[in-house]
Amino acid sequence: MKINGQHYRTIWLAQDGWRVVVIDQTRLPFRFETVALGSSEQAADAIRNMVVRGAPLIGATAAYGVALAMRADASDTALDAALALLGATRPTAVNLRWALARMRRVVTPLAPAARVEAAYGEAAAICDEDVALCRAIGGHGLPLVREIAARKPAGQPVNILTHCNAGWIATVDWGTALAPIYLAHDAGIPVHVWVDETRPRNQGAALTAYELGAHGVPHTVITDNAGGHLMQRGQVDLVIVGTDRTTAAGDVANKIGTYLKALAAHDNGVPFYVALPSPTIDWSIRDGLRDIPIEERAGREVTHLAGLAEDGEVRAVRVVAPGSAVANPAFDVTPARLVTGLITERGVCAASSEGLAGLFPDLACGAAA
Ligand SMILES: CSC[C@H]1O[C@H](OP(=O)(O)O)[C@H](O)[C@@H]1O
Repeated sequence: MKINGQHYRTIWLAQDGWRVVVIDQTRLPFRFETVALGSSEQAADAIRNMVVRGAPLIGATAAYGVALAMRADASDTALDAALALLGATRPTAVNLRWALARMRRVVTPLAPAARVEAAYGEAAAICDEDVALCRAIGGHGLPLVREIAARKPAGQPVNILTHCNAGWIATVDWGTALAPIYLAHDAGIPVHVWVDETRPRNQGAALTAYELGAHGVPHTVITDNAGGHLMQRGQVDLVIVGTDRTTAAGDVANKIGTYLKALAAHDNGVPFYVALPSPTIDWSIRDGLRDIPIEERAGREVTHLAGLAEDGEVRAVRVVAPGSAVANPAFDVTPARLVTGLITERGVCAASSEGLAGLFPDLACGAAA
């Protein structure tokens, strides 16, 4: 999407044709800085430290991490080491495992001399495909917004709540949850987005607000605890969130707090949709609560908050009483029964085995029974 009128993807090749440039998302929204990754180790660090984040972008970065590894050493040993290093960075987003498995399938059969070009080509293909998948998600989600707009008084915006950041910054471009919102806005449908700040990393306040603002989409940042209150008062017409892993039966892992929004939406009759590209579906599992690994991140993310100080510097300050224990589960699981529907690149379906198999018979064939 565009920043100050200039189009960007979130990941691209440097002028030298081999380093991989990413936007440092830990610096947004106050600084727009890029980082050129020159090794699989640097790619792994970028994923682990959330310089890049968002399930599809994690997968894309890992794919290029394999290409960087092959450029340094195209041996089987180096390939296995890179796959292990990158695979160990973050446990929840299944796109990471999906991208690495795809890179392994493409690279392993090749002679070392052919591996670098093939790896870079496959990583580029993963990125191009993600752009197309997310644009298609936008197209399939747009009618949902249009239908609600048609039922509202002329000029009244469709009020959409979203959690965390599932925008173009979380993908290669377009985003997942925000893609229908961008298309609705661009089509002239009045929309307004309630942006959950999304503690502790504040991806909503820092990233979703940043990208919606850059695109001119009206939005209001709210505390994570305000969403239910707004739904009770009829101020939310629709909830659209992203996901890091959705099971073959439609259980949804997403940023911590998503489950609470789904409960509030269910209690208030607010449609709750999850937007996802098919690489975010884990066909090997059905029970999300039992089988999706939930990342536990460092306690410092809870005890400290980064922001722009009065002197213009970005600093972290402690917000928790010294000596208090903290816990930091980074995701939770929303059971399929609380999900109104899944917005995918092939259409909208029920959050169920039948719904997903109906859209993806080619992928569901090996799904967990
Ligand atoms: C389109 S995937 C976005 C998904 O990823 C985020 O997690 P994180 O920022 O930790 O990578 C969040 O769960 C978003 O919904």
